[in-house]
Amino acid sequence: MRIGVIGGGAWGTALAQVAAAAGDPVTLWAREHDVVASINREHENRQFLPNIPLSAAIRATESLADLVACDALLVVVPAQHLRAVLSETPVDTRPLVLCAKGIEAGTVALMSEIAHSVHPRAPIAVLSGPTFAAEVARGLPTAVTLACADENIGRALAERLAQPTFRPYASDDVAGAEIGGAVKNVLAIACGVVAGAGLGENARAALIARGFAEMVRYGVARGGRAETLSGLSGLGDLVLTCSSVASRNFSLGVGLGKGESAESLLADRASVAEGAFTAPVLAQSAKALEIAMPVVEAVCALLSGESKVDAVVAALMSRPLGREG
Ligand SMILES: NC(=O)c1ccc[n+]([C@@H]2O[C@H](COP(=O)([O-])OP(=O)(O)OC[C@H]3O[C@@H](n4cnc5c(N)ncnc54)[C@H](O)[C@@H]3O)[C@@H](O)[C@H]2O)c1
Ligand SMILES: O=P(O)(O)OC[C@H](O)CO
Repeated sequence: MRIGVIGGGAWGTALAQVAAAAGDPVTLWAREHDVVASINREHENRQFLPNIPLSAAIRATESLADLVACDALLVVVPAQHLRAVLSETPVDTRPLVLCAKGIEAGTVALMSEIAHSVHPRAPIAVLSGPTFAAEVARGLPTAVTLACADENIGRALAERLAQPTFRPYASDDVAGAEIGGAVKNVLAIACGVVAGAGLGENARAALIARGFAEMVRYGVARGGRAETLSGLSGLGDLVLTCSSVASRNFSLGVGLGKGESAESLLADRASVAEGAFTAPVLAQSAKALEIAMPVVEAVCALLSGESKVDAVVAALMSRPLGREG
């Protein structure tokens, strides 16, 4: 199975490295000329994944038409650009493995819903889990959820992508797998705020647990299963990004917690902190579904500048006492 990767950011490049680990040729589409040149000439993605030697089996291209020779496509462009890029990609009946973590603004569509609306004949899979790109590209071990409604296609993809340091677990819960990744980005911002404002380790642990409750409520309401959200693509990724400054979302939260504005923190950023875009969309969707997501709402208030950290913490702590579960 020849793999093509759409998106030459850190994660697309790391996934190309996984797919090329056994020396199999991989085609990687990137929109930046300099990224394509640096991968092809130096075997390095200087802009998005610097100082990590890449397999010579990865060939980068600026032309989406070059992906026609591939049997399956890993789609790794940021969530808000997925629809536009997929609309320009020749796909037909080839499997699309969606790897972005977000919800589309305006439509509140999940990544699988966008892919299905643009390419209705393509089988859809979701790859998600605790995966800092640099660690994966360096060959450090991790495990991911690989969800696909078609068991045979899911198994073939898992067998093609599995490596001694990269272990996919199969699932048929596409919605559950993608919602975990989208929601954890917003919760990682919240945990970064706790760290930046010096609110303590107890607060962070409490936030992870209550944030996870929000993730499960929302995920189940959109057709996912609680067991998927308790797995690698939900709880696994939540624990990772809520506890490390290597997470762009957590780092954004640290800045907010120190009193910096989201506008200044996000200005001129080349890398993407998906949670900043997902938060207002998620809050809007949760409201429409009548699901309480107070932690997500708090992140929205901080991102928009509507509230300060002290006020947000006071509001969260003074909510009416409730039952757990
Ligand atoms: N970096 C990671 O460790 C990691 C791990 C798992 C999942 N992800 C997810 O993968 C997705 C891609 O993130 P990344 O880390 O590879 O990106 P990145 O932050 O490394 O790079 C930004 C990417 O956005 C692309 N981009 C910017 N403007 C664009 C536009 N108008 N149209 C299309 N593309 C545009 C750039 O070309 C580049 O590929 C995100 O949804 C992210 O949450 C990232
Ligand atoms: O750096 P972040 O916060 O975008 O997290 C990257 C990955 O999603 C971790 O699994």
